[in-house]
Amino acid sequence: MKFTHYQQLDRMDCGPTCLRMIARHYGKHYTAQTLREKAQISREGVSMLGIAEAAETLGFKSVGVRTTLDKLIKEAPLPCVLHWGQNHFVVLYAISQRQSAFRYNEVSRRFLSKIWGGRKPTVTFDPDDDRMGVPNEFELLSPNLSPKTGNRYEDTGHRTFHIADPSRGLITYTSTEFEKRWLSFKNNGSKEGLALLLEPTSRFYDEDDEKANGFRFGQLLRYLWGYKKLIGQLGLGMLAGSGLALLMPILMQSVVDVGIGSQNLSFIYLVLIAQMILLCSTAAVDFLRSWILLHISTRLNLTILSEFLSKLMRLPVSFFDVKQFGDIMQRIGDHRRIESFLTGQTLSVLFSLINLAVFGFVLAYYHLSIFIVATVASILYAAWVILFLKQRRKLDAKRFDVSARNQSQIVQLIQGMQDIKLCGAETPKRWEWERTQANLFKWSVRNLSLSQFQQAGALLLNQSKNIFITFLAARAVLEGQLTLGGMMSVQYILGQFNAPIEQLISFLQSWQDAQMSLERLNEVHGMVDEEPAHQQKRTEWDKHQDISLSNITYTYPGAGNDPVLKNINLTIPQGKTTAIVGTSGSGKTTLLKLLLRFYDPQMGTISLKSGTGGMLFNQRSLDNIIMGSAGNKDLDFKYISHRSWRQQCGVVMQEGFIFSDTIARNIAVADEVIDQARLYHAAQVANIHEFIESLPLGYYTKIGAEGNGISQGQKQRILIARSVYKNPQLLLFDEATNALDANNEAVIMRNMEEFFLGKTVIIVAHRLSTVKHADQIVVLEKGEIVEVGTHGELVLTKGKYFELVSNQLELAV
Ligand SMILES: Nc1ncnc2c1ncn2[C@@H]1O[C@H](COP(=O)(O)OP(=O)(O)OP(=O)(O)O)[C@@H](O)[C@H]1O
Repeated sequence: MKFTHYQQLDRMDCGPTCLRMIARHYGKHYTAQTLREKAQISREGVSMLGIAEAAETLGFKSVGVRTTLDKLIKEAPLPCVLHWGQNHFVVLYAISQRQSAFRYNEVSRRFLSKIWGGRKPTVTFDPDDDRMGVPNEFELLSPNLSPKTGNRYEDTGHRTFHIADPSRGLITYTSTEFEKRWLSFKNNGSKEGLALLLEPTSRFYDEDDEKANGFRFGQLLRYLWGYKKLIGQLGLGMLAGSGLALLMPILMQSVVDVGIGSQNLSFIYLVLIAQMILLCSTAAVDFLRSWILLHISTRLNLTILSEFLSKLMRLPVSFFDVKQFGDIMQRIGDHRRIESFLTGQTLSVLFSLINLAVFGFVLAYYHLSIFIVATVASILYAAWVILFLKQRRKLDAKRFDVSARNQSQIVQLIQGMQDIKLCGAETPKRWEWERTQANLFKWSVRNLSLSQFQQAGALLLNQSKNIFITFLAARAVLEGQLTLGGMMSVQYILGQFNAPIEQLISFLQSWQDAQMSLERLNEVHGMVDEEPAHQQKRTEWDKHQDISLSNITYTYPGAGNDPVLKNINLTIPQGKTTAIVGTSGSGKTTLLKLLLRFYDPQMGTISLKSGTGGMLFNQRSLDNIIMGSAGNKDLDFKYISHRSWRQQCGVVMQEGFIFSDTIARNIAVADEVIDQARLYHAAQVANIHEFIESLPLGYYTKIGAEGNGISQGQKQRILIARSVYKNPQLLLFDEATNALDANNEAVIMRNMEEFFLGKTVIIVAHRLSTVKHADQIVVLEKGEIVEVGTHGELVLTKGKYFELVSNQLELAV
């Protein structure tokens, strides 16, 4: 049985893809995304533990082992997952061995049944009976056969290891190559490697799998359907073009046969004029065709790209946590391919088919055997090209992988230039980049040599066909079956015949490219939105309610990760200021991110407390739908629209982003028309108005990546101004003032006092001056709340807060 190989869709996808292949091998289909989620993929990929956990949820029994090669060969049930080259996962699905004797197994049984015409052998074969010899037969140890039943490995060293590499395809390795890649540990002098052994349990077969997420051509046609009128016009143009092309050989023949034959120069003039008119008409039709195609393709490109971008924007933040920048950029490149397939290929292939039929018909009319030769040669030509498609697919996937890495690296090099210089790491970083370039070059060369080989073969086939047909035509002229003009027409038709075939073939290649691109895009389009359209969520609620966190536990995706927040129970009173303090890494930012609904806690609920505010009248009916009550319960966060919730939050995060735009646009990010009074007020509260006014272009000075540089403190003040401009009910500040001098901070805190009135404020800070006036201070330690109280209360308790304050928060101030 052939082992099904799946290509990994992203650079970090090898683990889930291995599992996908193994599940497929046992007859179940799962999408890459499902397995990624189950394996808790993070930006660094998955661990073996992650794959094991995902496998267990699918119904496999899994054991991770560190073992020697000998033990792997003797005892491992295949297929199994191997840790490869220290940074990759592959599937070992079979081990084959050069045999000196014939053994009865799946392969031999099929071999025998072929010999006996499918009849069952009447002789019983003993697996250990070596008498019936088929020398040098490669025995493939079927993965379904237990290694203990009849397969012997120990006698020779000529083993071949069959590996399904998610990034490269099905590959075979010799023992030496295999050992080099797999064995990575030393234990008591013997070398060991890591393997994950998997065996399906009955639960695996009981679980429902997912439908194959294959190529959906209809999905592509849906894009074209919007342009049906233009495509109709295009079709008419194509028909007209084919009709005109049909006239050309007839005219050519009449020049020779009638014009030259009867020595009638005026007739030749006439025909040449007709040919000129024909040429002009064909050029005009071609021009119109290209124009319509261009028109459709630009619009189509915009449609599919904007659909992708809006899908990206609907995805949860956690998606961007695990996706590499390069992978996303590459997917944008994928759209170009789909667009070029749809416009450049699908439509012109229609044209080619019409032309092929027309010219085929005319050729058959002129000379049947020439037509048959041309057809057979064309089929051979097409078969030759198709032969290379699989190899092309592999190369393409590899190139995607390397160019995604290249993209990420370039962005990192540019963004991290300062630190590269500070660390004096210019040379190693350049070498790293050059290695990727060399790799990219290697794959491009392989791709090029493959297409050169393919083209050379195609050219040979084509030219041989032309020579043979010239011979046939010449003979037909000599034998009087064809006129000289007829021969010239045949030559002309042959020239025209090739173009549609080439187009058909490039359609196949482009179909293949589009198929792969679509698979990668489908994957993004198939992900669940942060707010699925079918789920009714509240967009309005009473803004004056306490926020309650009960039993919140959160763990970042990634197998083996410990919870970052454990059993958090907390009430954040509305209209008051809550400060969160704690040592670095204690989970403060994560708590804010949960409140901002970037992630959903695995356990516990965050809700708005009922009774702490009035219910809006127009929301009552929706409450009844959602909560099945008169709205008298706490409002769980999961019933609130993510987007609407964030609209109510003013946030300054540690890694807040400054867009490459004017200062005004950076403060009023979401407003199309900026409210000047609010803008000035926000800048004044953030104590940055004077600085902005001192700039020659004031609020219209460009900052960010493509504009003026600003200091860290100025950046923080602009971010604060952004949240003040928004004027929300809930404010969340994560180390919002840590880059500011004490003077500036004091001014801002004073300005903020008035702004904070009646608003719920959550401040994460290390500085005492920022937190000491808070109504409630929460102390986090290793993801748990250890103390809650006011500054005075907590100092008196002399607990963790006191310790923090004495060590970090400048108690002396
Ligand atoms: N995206 C992520 N994926 C995995 N782990 C993460 C991620 N972000 C944070 N962590 C981990 O979660 C823990 C808590 O991080 P968090 O940023 O919440 O701490 P913090 O208290 O805000 O720290 P600091 O005061 O230094 O900002 C850390 O151990 C960190 O390594």
